[in-house]
Amino acid sequence: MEKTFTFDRPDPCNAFIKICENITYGEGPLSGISVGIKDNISTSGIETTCGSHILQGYIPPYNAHVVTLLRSAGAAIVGKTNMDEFGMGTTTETSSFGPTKNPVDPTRAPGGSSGGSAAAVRSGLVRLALGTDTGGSVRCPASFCGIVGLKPTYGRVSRYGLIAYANSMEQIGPMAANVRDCALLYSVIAGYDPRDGTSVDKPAPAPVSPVIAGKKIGVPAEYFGEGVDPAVAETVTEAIEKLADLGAEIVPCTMPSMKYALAAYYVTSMSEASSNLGRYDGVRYGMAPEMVQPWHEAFSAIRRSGFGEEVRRRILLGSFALSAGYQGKYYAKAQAARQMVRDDFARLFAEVDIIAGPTMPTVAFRLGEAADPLSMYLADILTVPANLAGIPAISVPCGEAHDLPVGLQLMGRHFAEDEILSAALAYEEGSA
Ligand SMILES: NC(=O)C[C@H](N)C(=O)O
Repeated sequence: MEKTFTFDRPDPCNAFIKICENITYGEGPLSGISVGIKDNISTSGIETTCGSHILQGYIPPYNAHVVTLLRSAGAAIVGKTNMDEFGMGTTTETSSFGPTKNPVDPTRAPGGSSGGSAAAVRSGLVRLALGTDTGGSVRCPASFCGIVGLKPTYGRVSRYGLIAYANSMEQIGPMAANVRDCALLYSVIAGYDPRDGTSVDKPAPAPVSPVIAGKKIGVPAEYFGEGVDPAVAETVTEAIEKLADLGAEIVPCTMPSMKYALAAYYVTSMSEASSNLGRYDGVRYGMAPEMVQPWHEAFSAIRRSGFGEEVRRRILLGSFALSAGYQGKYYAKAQAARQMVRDDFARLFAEVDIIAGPTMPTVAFRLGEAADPLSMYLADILTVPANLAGIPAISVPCGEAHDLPVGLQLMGRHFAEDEILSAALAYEEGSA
C-alpha cells in the first residue's frame, strides 16, 4: 500500500531545485525514509534540469535505474537537489538556480557539485541523498558539510538515466549523516544493470560492521603536500593516528603521478563534456529556438543563452583538446597520465589495503571566493585520482579546522566498498 505525505519544511539554504508536492512511498528496506536526488538523475514525471537553464521544463519520461531501485525499496523521494550546472564546479555556485548555502555556516559554499544533496542531509531536510561524483562531487560537499559521502567503484552503480557529463569517470554515490546510513543507501543502489554497458556483475554488498584492526593503511606524502591547508593536514593526521590506535598499521608512501592527475582529469572531463553536451541544441533537448535564422546561428544562440559561463568554457576547451592536430598533444597525453595514476594505485594496493588522506585541501570556501576557475579546479587535486583510476573512495567527517568540518578520505581497491565502509565505520564509532 502506497502512503502519501506533503513536505512543508522551509529550505533556507536552497538545497532543493524542486520539492515534490505529493510524496509517496511504499514498503521495503527504505520505507518512508526521505531521500533527495541530485538533479542530473532522471526522475519520471519530475522536472530534471542538471542545474541548467537549458533543461528548464524538461520532464524525463523514465526513471534512472537507481530511482527505480529506490522506489522499490520504499523510499520517499522528496525532490531534486541543487548542483553545479551539469556537475561542473566545486561550490554549487555555477547552478542556474542560485547557489546553495552551507548549513554549517551560511556564508560558506557547501562544496560541489552535489552541494544541494549535502546541504539537504546536513540541515536534516532528508535522511539520505544521492549525488554523483566525476572528480569529487560527492566527497567534496560531504567534506565541506560534515557528512559522509561514498563514490563507488566505476561500474558498481548503474548510470542508466544519469545525464552524462564525463562518462568514463562519473558514478552515482550515497550521502548521509553517518556511515551506517550511507552503507544502507549504497546497498540499495549497487548492482548489475544490463542497460548500462559499463555495469559490472558482482555479488550484493555485504552488511558493514566496524573493521580496521590489522588493516594496512597507506598515507601518500603528496596528500599532505603543497596547497593543503596545514590546519586541515593536522586534523587529518590526528584522524589517521586514531586509526592506528584502533589497530591499523600506517604505511607512509608516495604517489608520484599526483602531479599529473589534475591536468589528466580536466582534459579528459572537458573532452567528454564537449561531446556529451552537443545534444542540447534546442531541437533534441533544450529550449526551442526561433528557427528564423540559419540553423547554425539558431543553435549557437540557444547554446549561448542556455548554458552558463563555466559550461561554455568547458565545451570550448574540450572541443579544442579534441580538435584535429591537437589530440595527440592534449587528449592522448591525458590518457597516458591517467594510466600512470592507475599504475601508482595498483603498485600501492599490492602492499596496503586502504589509502588515506584529506578529502579536500581546505575547508569550505566563502560564497564567491572561488570565482576564478583555476583556483576552483585546484581544489579537486585530492579527489580526482580515485575517479581517474575508477576505485571507490569515501569521505567521513573527522573533526574541524578553522571551526569548519574536515573530511578524512579512505580509498580502496576496485569493488572494495565494503572494506572502506567498514574502516570508516570503525573510525566513526571508535571501535575496531
Ligand atoms: N563533477 C565533479 O565531480 C566536480 C569537479 N569539480 C568538476 O567540476 O568536474
